[in-house]
Amino acid sequence: MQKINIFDTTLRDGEQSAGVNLNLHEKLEIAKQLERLNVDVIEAGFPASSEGDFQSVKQIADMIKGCSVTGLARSTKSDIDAAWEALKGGAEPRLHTFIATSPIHMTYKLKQSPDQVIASAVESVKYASKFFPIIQWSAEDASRSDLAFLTKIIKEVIDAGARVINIPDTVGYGTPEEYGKIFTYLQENVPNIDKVILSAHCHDDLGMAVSNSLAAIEHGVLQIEGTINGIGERAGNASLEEVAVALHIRQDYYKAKTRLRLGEIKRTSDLVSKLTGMIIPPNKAIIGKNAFAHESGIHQDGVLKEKTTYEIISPELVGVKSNSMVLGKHSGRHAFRNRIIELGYTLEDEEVNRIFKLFKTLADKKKEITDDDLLTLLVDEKVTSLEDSYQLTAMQVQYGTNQIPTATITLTDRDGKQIQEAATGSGSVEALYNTLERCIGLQITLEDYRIQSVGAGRDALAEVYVKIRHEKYESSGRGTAQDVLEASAKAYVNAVNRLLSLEKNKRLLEKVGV
Ligand SMILES: CC(=O)SCCNC(=O)CCNC(=O)[C@H](O)C(C)(C)COP(=O)(O)OP(=O)(O)OC[C@H]1O[C@@H](n2cnc3c(N)ncnc32)[C@H](O)[C@@H]1OP(=O)(O)O
Ligand SMILES: CC(C)C(=O)C(=O)O
Ligand SMILES: [Mg+2]
Repeated sequence: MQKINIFDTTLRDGEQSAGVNLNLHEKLEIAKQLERLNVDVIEAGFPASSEGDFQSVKQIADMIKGCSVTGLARSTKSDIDAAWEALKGGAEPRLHTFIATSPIHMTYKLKQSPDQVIASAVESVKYASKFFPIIQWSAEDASRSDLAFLTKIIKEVIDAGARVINIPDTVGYGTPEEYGKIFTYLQENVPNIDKVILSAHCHDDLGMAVSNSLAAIEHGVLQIEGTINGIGERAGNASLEEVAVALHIRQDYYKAKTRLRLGEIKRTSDLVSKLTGMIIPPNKAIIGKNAFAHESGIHQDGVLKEKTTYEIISPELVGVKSNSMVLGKHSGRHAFRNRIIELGYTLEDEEVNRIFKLFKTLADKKKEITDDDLLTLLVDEKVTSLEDSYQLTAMQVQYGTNQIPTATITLTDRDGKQIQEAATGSGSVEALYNTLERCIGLQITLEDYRIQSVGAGRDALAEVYVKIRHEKYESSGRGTAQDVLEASAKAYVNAVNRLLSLEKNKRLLEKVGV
């Protein structure tokens, strides 16, 4: 069996998904879960791109010991310096540097000749080798590059010290056969290619990211890059869970395997979905709600007689539990703590007590507390907690068939000052958001609003995601509650707090006076 390395870029390319904006706590929590999943490399961010990215890459590199942590850098000394500062405390500092090699990108974006691009790539790899033990070099837009040029530049960067060569299908243009053949060509034509590991990085613009990645493996690639749930720039990246499970289920065909703990897939996917607000379509392979649901009579009959008639993957393989223990209002701290540990969290005693109280309050209102509910409580209380500028203290909404909906809200700011306002709207949610806008004193546009239930049942928690904008500043937020209006208000306040917590938005804090 050939071992395939998994390079996870959920926190870098995944975070490039439109509307996704993770804070430091959220990135740390995802990184810990990726370590549990046992990926080989975590690309934690792009250190030179912002102070926030620098800090999160640094903290992740300092914290994660079970796998390698890397960060992205352009072909510039300043990007490489920033990456080294962020990564040097890690167990195995690794740089990921890139430059575009396609005629379109070189001419119009970089405005550099092919020779200048080679010189820049070689200089950056040589410079980085002074610091980094492992350097990965990527030819951005490789699949639309001239193969003779690609051969030439790859030979040079390997001579300069690169140890992993990545051939991205940056715009998701390649087809499996075509993309695979690039790797065969490079293996046959780059004289020093045996010194490096070849890597594939595919985007899903034509829906072929996973097929292209698997084709790359058939053509000798030993590292696959992708994201959890396939999130990422535009249509996203290759879904790592799909690649890993395809290799596992079709070992007979691919004769390759990863070291991922497949049983951690569901948990990782849920965490990433919750924190990014990127909802998983029910029919998504491996992790969608319907991935293991058999609906039609003939299929159900077959599965009842023999599961393998219609089930090629067992839900347990990827951590989907059919009848996980349900907690309720009579459960005690031991069962509660146990379940939390099983969900992969370690909490201090003080945190267990705080979240246990919230669990009991919820259990008073809701018959059964499922893993989804617990994960929601944990994420709300442990992961997304910020230096909040505003807390939602009280809210009231009046709605009647022939009445104008009216909301009254009390917010408490950082200094403990209470702000109370009321406003109307054409619906209850609009009334709430008009009122919150008044309380905060910023003109805010609501760009997206989505609601879903956490699990099933009439008493299920409601989970709301919003995307807001004030002038050029944008942010997203998430709120959960049993009442849909309370969840709506919480999501909005969370988005405002996230907007105000970003270093680059300091000016806004002064504007609102908190
Ligand atoms: C395929 C990918 O996913 S690549 C990664 C993409 N990710 C991101 O861009 C997210 C983070 N990016 C950012 O925060 C910003 O773009 C920054 C901080 C990196 C740069 O910001 P700015 O300095 O304002 O530049 P801006 O983004 O407008 O333009 C990019 C510049 O980098 C240059 N550039 C692009 N790729 C490279 C490269 N690999 N090596 C050197 N220069 C490059 C562009 O030609 C352009 O240069 P120019 O200003 O001389 O025209
Ligand atoms: C930075 C590179 C590897 C990238 O994300 C791409 O080309 O898609
Ligand atoms: Mg990419």
